[in-house]
Amino acid sequence: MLDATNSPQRPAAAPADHPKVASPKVGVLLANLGTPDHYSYWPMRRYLNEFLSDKRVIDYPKWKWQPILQTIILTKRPFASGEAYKSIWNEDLDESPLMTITKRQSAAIGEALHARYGDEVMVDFCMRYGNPSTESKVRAMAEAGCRKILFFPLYPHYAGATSATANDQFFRALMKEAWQPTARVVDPYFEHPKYIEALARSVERGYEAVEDRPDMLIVSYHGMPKRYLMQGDPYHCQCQKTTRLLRERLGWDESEIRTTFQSVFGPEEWLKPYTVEEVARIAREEGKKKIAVIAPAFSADCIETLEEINEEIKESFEEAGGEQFTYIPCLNDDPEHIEALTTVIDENLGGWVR
Ligand SMILES: C=CC1=C(C)c2cc3[nH]c(cc4nc(cc5[nH]c(cc1n2)c(C)c5CCC(=O)O)C(CCC(=O)O)=C4C)c(C)c3C=C
Ligand SMILES: [Fe+2]
Ligand SMILES: [Fe+2]
Repeated sequence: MLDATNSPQRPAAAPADHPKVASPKVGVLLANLGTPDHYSYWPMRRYLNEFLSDKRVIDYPKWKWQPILQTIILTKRPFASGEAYKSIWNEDLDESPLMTITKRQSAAIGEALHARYGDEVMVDFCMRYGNPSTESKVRAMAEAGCRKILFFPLYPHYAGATSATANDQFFRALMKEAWQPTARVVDPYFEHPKYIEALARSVERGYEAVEDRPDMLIVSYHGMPKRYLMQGDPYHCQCQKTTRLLRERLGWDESEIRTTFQSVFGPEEWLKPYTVEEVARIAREEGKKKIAVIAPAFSADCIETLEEINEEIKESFEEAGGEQFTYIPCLNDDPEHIEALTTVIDENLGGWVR
């Protein structure tokens, strides 16, 4: 057997009939949700089918859910969602913003870690649904010699529908490896001081850029069925904590900031208050005509922020009499965000790198 460890007795060359063994590295595999390859019907349908067939996302029994999904939802939603994606599509690169931003984050984190560890660490990204698949990237890392992989779902808050299903897919990919790399998974980072600091700085920048100070900051998180919270999913509580830490860091009164949940899907009750209703109520009943909105559950701008918040939710606010709507972008590849994510990675690499 060829010695692929750091042993000083490594043989000079492998015998001719021995498989090639790369020198050992540590892989850092970033993971985001995934996004359609295009906004036209079939790519949209393929993406939504994979996503909405995931039991971690929609937990109804298969016999009950699949007929509804295949006949009703997947005949209509690919058109409606396709239109929404079209309105935000990165036409230059022919990809969705989530893809463009994730690539930039991966490149920036790769550069930062290369400066610290050289070729010992390799950084790449994958998606839970669609391309590039988790399996293809685990394979590529193993082939490049990654004997250890740190898997990092790019969600600050744990949710079964996001972090857990990304991890499931990672473990499924590892099941297929002949020589399985040692694996670690990064913890949620919703309360990490550097993440909170990066969020606070983005709010301060957002407030400095507008002429009139907003009356309130709406902190809008992606929602989930309330039932998932009752079944023990900690997502709701972690979101509430992020808002509290952000408010404390900003030194604001509770009246200046409010937590809401967006993107309701289907007839069930989701986490409340719903952003789209709350912004209208605030304008109408509380007389707050100037608001800013931030979406800390998303590490990158995507359909849910660029289209839902900055188009639908903005419209709801303005129709209710709102006058100034400021969307504060996600942290994306902001240097403070890259620094926060790199710190989280470093903390999780303990003992794996020199
Ligand atoms: C139907 C159930 C859904 C749950 C539960 C859910 C949770 C959840 N999602 C995110 C992050 C993202 N979701 C995105 C898109 C998206 N989400 C759902 C449904 C649920 N999400 C759908 C159907 C879609 C697709 C768009 C649409 O048709 O409306 C995205 C954006 C992807 C992109 O390409 O831009 C992200 C990111 C979180 C954090 C979360 C946590 C509870
Ligand atoms: Fe979602
Ligand atoms: Fe809670």
